[in-house]
Amino acid sequence: MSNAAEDMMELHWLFDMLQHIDVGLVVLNRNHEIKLWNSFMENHSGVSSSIAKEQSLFKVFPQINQHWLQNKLDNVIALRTPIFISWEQRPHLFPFKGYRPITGVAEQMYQNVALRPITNPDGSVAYVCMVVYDVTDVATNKESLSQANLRLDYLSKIDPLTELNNRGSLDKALQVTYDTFKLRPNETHSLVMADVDFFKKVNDVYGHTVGDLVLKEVAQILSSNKRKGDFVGRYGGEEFAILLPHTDTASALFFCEKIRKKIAAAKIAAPEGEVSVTMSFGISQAKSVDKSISEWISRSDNALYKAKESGRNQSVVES
Ligand SMILES: Nc1nc2c(ncn2[C@@H]2O[C@H](COP(=O)(O)OP(=O)(O)OP(=O)(O)O)[C@@H](O)[C@H]2O)c(=O)[nH]1
Repeated sequence: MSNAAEDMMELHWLFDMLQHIDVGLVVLNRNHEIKLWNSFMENHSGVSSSIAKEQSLFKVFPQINQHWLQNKLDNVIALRTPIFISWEQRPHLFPFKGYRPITGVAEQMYQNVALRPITNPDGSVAYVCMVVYDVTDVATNKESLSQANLRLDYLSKIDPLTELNNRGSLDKALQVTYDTFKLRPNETHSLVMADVDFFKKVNDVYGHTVGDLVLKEVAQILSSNKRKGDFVGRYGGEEFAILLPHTDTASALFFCEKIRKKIAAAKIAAPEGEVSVTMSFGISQAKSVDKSISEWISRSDNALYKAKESGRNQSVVES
């Protein structure tokens, strides 16, 4: 075979491979008319090469933001440098279906697209080659990983039974408020420790499942009555903590009494019938003399103890 014939054969092979490679290849001229449309593009768009050729890309795909892409194509030709469009910047350029035979999770194909100038032998550039990569697997894996991380982050902060903030989140919120108070000691912040009265009896009489139901209902009343900026958490067992930033003890008392009455009035539906409980509240304000957060917590705990000692179902402020 002559050299020329061998070259022709090689060219034929190369063209055949590019036609069937699992990457989209499109060549556009300066007027954005399609000059090459490989079988990847045919298969995913449903538009055959004979129909696509010589048509404006924007006519074949009116969904593409013409102003945005035209600008990029013109820059590739004018500056003779490639431009990359990542799926993170724009999930797809061509509206192709995401074909996932096993997982079937993606509705649309995620794409990375490279726009490359095609240089003529004389050095001029009159065409742009678009290379379209299907990155649906990478993108969906990354997205589900970040969803999972968000979920893990949520679970690490939340008490699973009541869905209130857990002890760890509560400690962090307390620390933030306490640090702010140390910087600005004239501000007033209140901390409430609240505890369900005779909760052991609820468990003993109705069982732990009903006990759990009661805790959930109490948590719901606490969280649905808080204001934006207040922080409600499960401190442990049947004890809850409510942090009320920028609130003095008089306002905190008003807030606790409102919730206390709502809890006492609530009829919690259980398989054995309706269950009612009461709750006691201990309130104290952050003080400059406090050497640590524990001293503040202790004062609220003391107030709670007094509320229990004085007959329960009441709110007490620690002076
Ligand atoms: N169902 C259920 N019970 C819990 C949970 N956490 C703690 N408890 C129970 O809560 C009860 C708390 O009882 P005590 O500390 O004696 O207090 P009390 O019966 O509420 O009495 P006073 O606080 O003095 O009014 C115990 O029986 C614990 O087992 C929980 O997540 N679910």
